[in-house]
Amino acid sequence: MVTPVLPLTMSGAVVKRRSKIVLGPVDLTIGGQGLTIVLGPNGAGKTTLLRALHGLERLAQGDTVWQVPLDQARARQGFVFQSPIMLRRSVLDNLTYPLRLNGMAKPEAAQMARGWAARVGLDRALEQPAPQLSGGEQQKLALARALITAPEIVFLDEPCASLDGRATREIETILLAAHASGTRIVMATHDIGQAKRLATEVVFMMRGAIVENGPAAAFFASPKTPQAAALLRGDIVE
Ligand SMILES: Nc1ncnc2c1ncn2[C@@H]1O[C@H](COP(=O)(O)OP(=O)(O)OP(=O)(O)O)[C@@H](O)[C@H]1O
Repeated sequence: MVTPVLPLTMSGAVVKRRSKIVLGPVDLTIGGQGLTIVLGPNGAGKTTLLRALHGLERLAQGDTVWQVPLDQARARQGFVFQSPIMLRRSVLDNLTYPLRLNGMAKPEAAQMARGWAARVGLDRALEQPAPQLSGGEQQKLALARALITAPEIVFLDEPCASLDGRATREIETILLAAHASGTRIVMATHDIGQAKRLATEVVFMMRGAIVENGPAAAFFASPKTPQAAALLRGDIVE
């Protein structure tokens, strides 16, 4: 049996920018199951935390430990950025690219890409250049491309930030299906409604630190910090 990549354990992690600490020290364990929503005001460090967990940040202190060697852990996780990043090629090519990188034969990759395009409602846009898609379509493509390799964990940085209700609902449906099929999800959002719809766990951040971390039901029912309580009331939290 293949060893799972999770749990992921981050210990004493610090990220600095121009010698200023923007994250940490953070201790966080991402267990094998669940959908974690990262909440917090602008500049709290949500993006930096996701990037650090995914291995995109150089840590000034501390470390992140996966259950498998780092190169394997890298290959078995995905990341969806707030602004989708696409190849300047067709929708089909964007979807087959990660599969081809993993060594899948072209016809098999194309078949899988068609299946995923249908799941995200892009089956009629397969030959269209990806940069011509609308924002919502690009984000759905980015999500499909991150999920097509069946990663064990996916990090998402406010994937619905500039999308309307319909596109947001479509993305949430895809995420819930991925979660139901066993993909671990860690996602930053500003949208409390979205957090309530999706989260099984919540990480609440302020000024580069995790100030609350635990089951979503307990966080929403009785937040421990006044800042989290204010956020849930709809007040402005700075
Ligand atoms: N390239 C950079 N150079 C200097 N400081 C940065 C840089 N990127 C981020 N920061 C700082 O790091 C801190 C954390 O930023 P981060 O983007 O992680 O927050 P966030 O919670 O994701 O915010 P938002 O909700 O606005 O996306 C902020 O104080 C920000 O100003």
